[in-house]
Amino acid sequence: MDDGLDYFLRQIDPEVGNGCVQEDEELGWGKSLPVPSVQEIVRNDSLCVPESYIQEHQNRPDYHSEVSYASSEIPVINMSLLANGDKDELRNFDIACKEWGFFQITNHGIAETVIHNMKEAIAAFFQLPFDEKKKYAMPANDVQGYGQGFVVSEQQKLDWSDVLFLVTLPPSVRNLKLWPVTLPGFKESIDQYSTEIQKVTEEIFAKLSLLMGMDKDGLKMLHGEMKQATRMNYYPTCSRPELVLGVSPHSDASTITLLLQDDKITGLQIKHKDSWIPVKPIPDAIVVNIGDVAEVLSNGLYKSVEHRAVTNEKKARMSVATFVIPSEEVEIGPLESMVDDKQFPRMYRNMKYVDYLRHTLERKMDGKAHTEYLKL
Ligand SMILES: O=C(O)CCC(=O)C(=O)O
Ligand SMILES: [Fe+2]
Repeated sequence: MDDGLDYFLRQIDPEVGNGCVQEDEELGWGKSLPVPSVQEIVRNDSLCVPESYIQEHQNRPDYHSEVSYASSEIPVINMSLLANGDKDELRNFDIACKEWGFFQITNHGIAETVIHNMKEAIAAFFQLPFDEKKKYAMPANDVQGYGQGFVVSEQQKLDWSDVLFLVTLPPSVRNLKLWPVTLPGFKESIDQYSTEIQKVTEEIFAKLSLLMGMDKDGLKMLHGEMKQATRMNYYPTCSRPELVLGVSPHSDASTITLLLQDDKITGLQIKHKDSWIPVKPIPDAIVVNIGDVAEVLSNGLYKSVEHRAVTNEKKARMSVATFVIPSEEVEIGPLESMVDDKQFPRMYRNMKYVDYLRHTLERKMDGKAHTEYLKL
C-alpha cells in the first residue's frame, strides 16, 4: 500500500498531474482537484488499490444486497413505436419516467456504425500513452478535459475511473484545445454521435412535453440554446472490486442523460426501492435517465434516480454519458402545468440553471443531495 500511496502523492504533484490555469476563460462551471490516473496506477501495479480509493464500509458495493433478478424489470422503450404515436408505448414511457427514472431505448434509429465509431474513438483515446492524454488535462479552473470531476477535498474518497469530459454541442461552444483532434476519427465520431443523440433527444422531449401538459415543442423552447456535455468514462480493472466504486452514487444535473455502455460488461447500478439494481446491457440499446432538471420541471413526478457504477477484476469498461442541458440563463422550477395547490403543491424553488450546475460541481457526488438543495 505504501508504494501506492507514494505513487498517488507523486501523481498529485502539479508537475506530474494536471493543474495549469487556463487564462482566457471567463467564470466557468467549476473546477475539480487533480487526481492520479487510475489507468496508470493499474498499469504500474495491477494489484495496487491506494487507501484513497477504498470506500467506507457502508458505501462499498455489497454484492449481497444487489438485486439482480430485478434487472429484467427495468423498462425497455421501443422508440420507433413511441415516435409513431403508439398509445401503449407512451403509457410505458410515462411509467418508466415516474417509477424507474431509467429505461433502455431500442429502435432509436442511430446507425450501428455511428455507435461503433463512437466506442472505438473513446477506446483509442484511452489507449494513448499517458503523456499524450495529459495534453488534454483538465485545467485547474475548468471541469472539461481529461482527469476527474467532483473532487473537492484531499480527504475525499476517489472513484476508480478516468474521465474525458467535453461540451460537444452546439459546436460554437466547444473548447477544442481539450479535444484530441489529432486522433484519427475522434472529432468526426463525436460529431456524428452527438447529432444523432440530438434527434433522439428531440423525440423524447416531444413526448415528455405532451405528458407534462405542454405542446410538443414545449421543452425544446424552454431550453433555449440546448447544450450537450459528454462524459467519457474509463473504468480500469480492479483487483478488489468489492472495496471501490467506479462512480459514486449521484443523480445527473441534466434534463435527460443518454448513456452508451459496453455491450457485455455490466457496471451501472440504479437505486430502486432501496436496492441497487444492475442495468444489464442490451446490445446497441441506449440507456436513458431522467436528470435533475426534468425532476424539477415535473415537480417531482418524474424521478432523477440515484445511480453508481461498479468495477470488475477482469475487464476494463467504458461508457459515454451525454448530458442534455438547458441554456445557462434558463430559470428552472416546477412548470405551472405540474403544480396544483391542493394535489401537487410546488416542491422546488426556482434557480438559474448555471447557478444550479455550479452548485453541483462545487460538491462531491452525493446521492440526491443536489435536488434536496432545491426542495422547498
Ligand atoms: O458508467 C456508467 O454506467 C455510469 C456513468 C454515469 O453515471 C455518469 O457519467 O454520470
Ligand atoms: Fe450519471
